[in-house]
Amino acid sequence: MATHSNKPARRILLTGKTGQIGHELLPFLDAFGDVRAPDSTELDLARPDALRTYAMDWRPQLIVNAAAYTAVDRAEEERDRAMAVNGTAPSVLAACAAELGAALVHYSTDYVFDGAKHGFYKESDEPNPMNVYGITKATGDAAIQKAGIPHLIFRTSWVYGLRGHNFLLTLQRLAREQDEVRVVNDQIGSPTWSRLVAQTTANVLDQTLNERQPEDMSGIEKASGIYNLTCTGSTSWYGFAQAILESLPEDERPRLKPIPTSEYPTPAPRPANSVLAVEKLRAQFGILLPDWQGALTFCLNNQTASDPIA
Ligand SMILES: NC(=O)C1=CN([C@@H]2O[C@H](COP(=O)(O)OP(=O)(O)OC[C@H]3O[C@@H](n4cnc5c(N)ncnc54)[C@H](OP(=O)(O)O)[C@@H]3O)[C@@H](O)[C@H]2O)C=CC1
Ligand SMILES: Cc1cn([C@H]2C[C@H](O)[C@@H](COP(=O)(O)OP(=O)(O)O[C@H]3O[C@@H](C)C(=O)[C@@H](O)[C@H]3O)O2)c(=O)[nH]c1=O
Ligand SMILES: [Mg+2]
Repeated sequence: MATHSNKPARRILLTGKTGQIGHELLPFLDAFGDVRAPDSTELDLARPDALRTYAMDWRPQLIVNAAAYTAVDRAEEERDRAMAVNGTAPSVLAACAAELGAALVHYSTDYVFDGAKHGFYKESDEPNPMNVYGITKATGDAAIQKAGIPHLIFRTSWVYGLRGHNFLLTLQRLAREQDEVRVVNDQIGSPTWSRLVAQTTANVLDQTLNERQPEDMSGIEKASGIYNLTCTGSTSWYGFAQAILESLPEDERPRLKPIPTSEYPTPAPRPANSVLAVEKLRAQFGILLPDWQGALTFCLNNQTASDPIA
């Protein structure tokens, strides 16, 4: 039986499909066209030539780069690899987009900031990263911004979900392994559920892409720039841990102890305050994400006994 698809004839390249955000993006992007989503074994973003060849062969009209080197502490010793994936690969993708007339969707991080600001960071605030991960991410952002291509850079923070490496799954594991968990209470940010990042990306694409003309990227061209994209409200990692542990049955909760950063030394320093202002996303696209507690509850309601354990 012949089936008819309403799918637009738009070619899309998605990187990072096994990651927290990429995994959530895949079903949404499917509605916007034909998605090719190579994993890291099929396409290593640390190899610029292979990346270029792959992109120029598929000739996407839309590139969504959800891949990144996200191991914040390991990046301190693996600077070259982190820079290849987070700094160079986005510039290669931007150059391909320029040649193809394609648009590029990319993700940035609160860790591009030094955390010294009192109050919310805006999209117009200058990055001043304090660790290698942040330096490499700021490099990628800058390369895309100066490429002169239609682009959307969604800057998010403290991303968690039910798969991959994230603070939610780490805390759930520590709760099973330890009687006491110590967590820093002097780094403030906004925990953000990966699915909301994907859903918001799709919402913005829906508002900017041309339904009838797959190659028309003028909507993204007009809207080009950085958009902060986080849940609203803020907390410390300790506050986030508290909310995570409260969702466990009482007899499965470890003791939770607030500590200063000085008592939890890590190879990479992290910003003390990285709360992002989300007014621009609301003003431009009418999108406001839920507060972080509400989003966490939604996410945990999706968790069943069959979910992978961190
Ligand atoms: N996690 C967070 O808290 C935050 C993330 N972000 C940004 O959001 C984006 C998505 O992050 P998130 O989903 O958490 O990332 P994850 O760490 O969950 O996933 C990263 C993805 O990138 C892929 N990848 C890594 N290295 C390579 C490579 N050399 N070649 C090809 N693919 C590679 C991984 O594949 P594989 O597993 O096979 O290596 C994986 O699919 C990134 O830009 C990140 O900087 C921004 C703020 C917060
Ligand atoms: C697991 C754990 C962490 N911590 C501290 C260490 C650190 O200062 C802070 C956060 O620790 P993590 O290593 O889990 O999170 P981290 O890797 O720093 O998370 C970051 O990832 C990158 C990719 C981003 O872009 C950021 O937005 C942010 O989400 O909490 C504790 O105090 N106690 C603990 O038990
Ligand atoms: Mg980490």
